[in-house]
Amino acid sequence: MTSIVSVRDLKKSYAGGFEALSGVNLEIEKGEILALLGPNGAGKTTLISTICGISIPTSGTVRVGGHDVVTDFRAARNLIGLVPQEINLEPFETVMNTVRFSRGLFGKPRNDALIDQILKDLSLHDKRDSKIMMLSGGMKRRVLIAKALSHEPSILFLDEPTAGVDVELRKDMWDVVAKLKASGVTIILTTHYIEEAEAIADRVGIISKGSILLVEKKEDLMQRMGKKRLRIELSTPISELPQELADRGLEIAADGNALIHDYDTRSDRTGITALLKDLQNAGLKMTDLETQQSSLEDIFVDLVRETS
Ligand SMILES: Nc1ncnc2c1ncn2[C@@H]1O[C@H](COP(=O)(O)OP(=O)(O)OP(=O)(O)O)[C@@H](O)[C@H]1O
Repeated sequence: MTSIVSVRDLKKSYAGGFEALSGVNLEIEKGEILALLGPNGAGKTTLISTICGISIPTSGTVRVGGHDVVTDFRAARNLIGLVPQEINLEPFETVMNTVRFSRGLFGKPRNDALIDQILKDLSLHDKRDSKIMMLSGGMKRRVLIAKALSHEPSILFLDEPTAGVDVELRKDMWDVVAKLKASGVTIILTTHYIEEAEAIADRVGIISKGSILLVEKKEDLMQRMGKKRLRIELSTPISELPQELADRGLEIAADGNALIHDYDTRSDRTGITALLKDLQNAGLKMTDLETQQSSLEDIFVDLVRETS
């Protein structure tokens, strides 16, 4: 694994003593899309701001492309594009000038062909000469992305890029993110939308109360999502499993009135048909069937609840 961002024992307390990050360790791989999920106030924005060198750590270190974000701020920051949560644009400026100016701030030579291409990719090209104040909220969000990309960063941070945007724009943004990934850009995004993490992330990190609870490959989480639980209500309670059902990995519910079968919805065979046949052969009568799915949302809610 090649880490492009390395966060070690990072703590951040704000003036007044509130600890927003309490010892975060995180390695971000070059070229991956990492989604950071967490409830309001979990510390997502603080973490991003600290990695970007905007907020100074209380202790611990952050290295970006091998550069310490505090002692080697310029070199680290040059590698980073940041799309902030808040829209902070100059209303009387045109789209083109806004993006051009951002590039200039990084000391890069003017390159209008590149900016034209960025605007095209973000479906903003026809607005290049429009004043910011003439744009819709969604278009302003696209301008924020264009600004962040103007100096050709190799790491892009998107802080809740799709908060309050419509479904179509959200889909457009996902397309832009996929295209950037294909060009080798590492992308870190924060989101409240679990389906967004499911749609585009390679790995998912869950953050709560200033700590990272887990960082896992999305497929592994999806695997957990694929787990389903079948509950078979019985007409007569049982205390032990009949011989016919001994090898099926079943559990008897605490009251003896039901059998519990956990299975993977993604496998070709769930074993349910055979199980029901064996149930009949064992002379057990069922009165009801119920299935429950554990989703990424369940995992998320459980994890976050455990830490509260
Ligand atoms: N400048 C600040 N001074 C004091 N406390 C702050 C400051 N900025 C953030 N906090 C606190 O730090 C905690 C983490 O905030 P942060 O904005 O990082 O959370 P978040 O996960 O991004 O939340 P959201 O999803 O609501 O954007 C919150 O309790 C917040 O009130």
